[in-house]
Amino acid sequence: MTLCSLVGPKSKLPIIYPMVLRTWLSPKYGPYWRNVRKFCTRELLSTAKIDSFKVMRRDELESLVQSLMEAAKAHEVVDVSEKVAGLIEDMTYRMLFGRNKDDRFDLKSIVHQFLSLMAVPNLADYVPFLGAFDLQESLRLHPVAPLLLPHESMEDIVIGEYYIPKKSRIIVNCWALGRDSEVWSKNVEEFLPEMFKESDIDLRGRDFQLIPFRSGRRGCPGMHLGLLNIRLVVAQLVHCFHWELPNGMSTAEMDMTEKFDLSSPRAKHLLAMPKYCLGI
Ligand code: HEM
Repeated sequence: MTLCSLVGPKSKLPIIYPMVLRTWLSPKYGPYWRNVRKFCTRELLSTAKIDSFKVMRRDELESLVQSLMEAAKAHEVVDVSEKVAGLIEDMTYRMLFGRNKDDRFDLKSIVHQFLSLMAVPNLADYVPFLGAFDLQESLRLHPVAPLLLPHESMEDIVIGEYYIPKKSRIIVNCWALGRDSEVWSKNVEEFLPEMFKESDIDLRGRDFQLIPFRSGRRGCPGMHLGLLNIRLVVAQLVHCFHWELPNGMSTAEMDMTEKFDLSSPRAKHLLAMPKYCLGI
C-alpha cells in the first residue's frame, strides 16, 4: 500500500500529483503559495474528501489482507517491510513484538471489542482510539523524515540564544528532537508510549518537542490522512492475524538498526509469519 494509492481515484492522479508536488517544490512563501496550499488542502485533504475515498481504502486493505491470507495458508514468511511503508512497519513491529505479552493481549481485546468479525471491517470510526500513544511514540523514535526539508528564513531573527540572519538555510533535525533527554525520559531509545498518557505533547508540534509533521504554516497538510492510513493498516494487521517471528527467533534477536537515508528505513527488513485468526 502506498500513500499515492490513497490520495484519490487513480484516474485523477496525473492531475493531483503535479499539484501536490508543485506546492511542495515551489516553497517560496507568498500569496501564490498560500492559495495553492489552501486549494490543495480543501480539494484533496478536507475531512469530507478523505471520507469520500473510503471505498478505495477498503479495496486497498482488502487486497493487503488477501495477500497476507494467502501467505498464511502457504505458511510463508512475509517481508513486512515490502508490504507496508516504513512507519507502518515500525508500528507493526512495536505492536506485535515490541511490547510485553499482556499489552499485546489488551490491544487485541480492545480491537475485538469494537469490531464485528468481518474479514475487513470498517475501522474508520474506531481508529482514532487505536494505539494513539504507540503511534506518537513510533514517530518520536522513527520519524518518516529524520531531517526535515530545508527552509530559508525570511527575516533576521533571534531564537533563544541564536541569531539567525535573513536568508539562512535551516534544516531541523526532527530525529534528534525526539531523543532530547531534557524533554523525554532518560532512556530516550526505549519505546515508552505510556509517557504520552500524562503529557499534553501531541503530533501538532505546538511546542516543537515532537514535530514529525513539521509545525506551523509549512506543516504537513496530509497529517490526518497519513495517520488514518497508518492506523487502518496496523489495525488490520493486528485484528486479522497472529504474527510470529521466523525460525523461532526471539524479539531480543531482532536487528532494529536504521539505515541513514532521507527517510529512516530499517537496515534489515522485518520478516514475520502471519496466521489468519478470524476463521474463513
Ligand atoms: C505519515 C505520513 C506523513 C508524514 C510523516 C508527513 C510528514 C511531512 C513533513 C515532515 C512535512 C514538512 C516538510 C518540510 O517542510 O520539512 C510534510 C509536508 C507536506 N506533506 Fe506530508 N507527511 C505525511 C503524509 C502526507 C500525505 C498523506 C500527504 C498528502 C496526500 C502529504 C502532503 C504533504 C504536502 C503537500 C506537504 C508540503 C506542505 C508545504 O510545504 O506547505 N503528506 N509532510
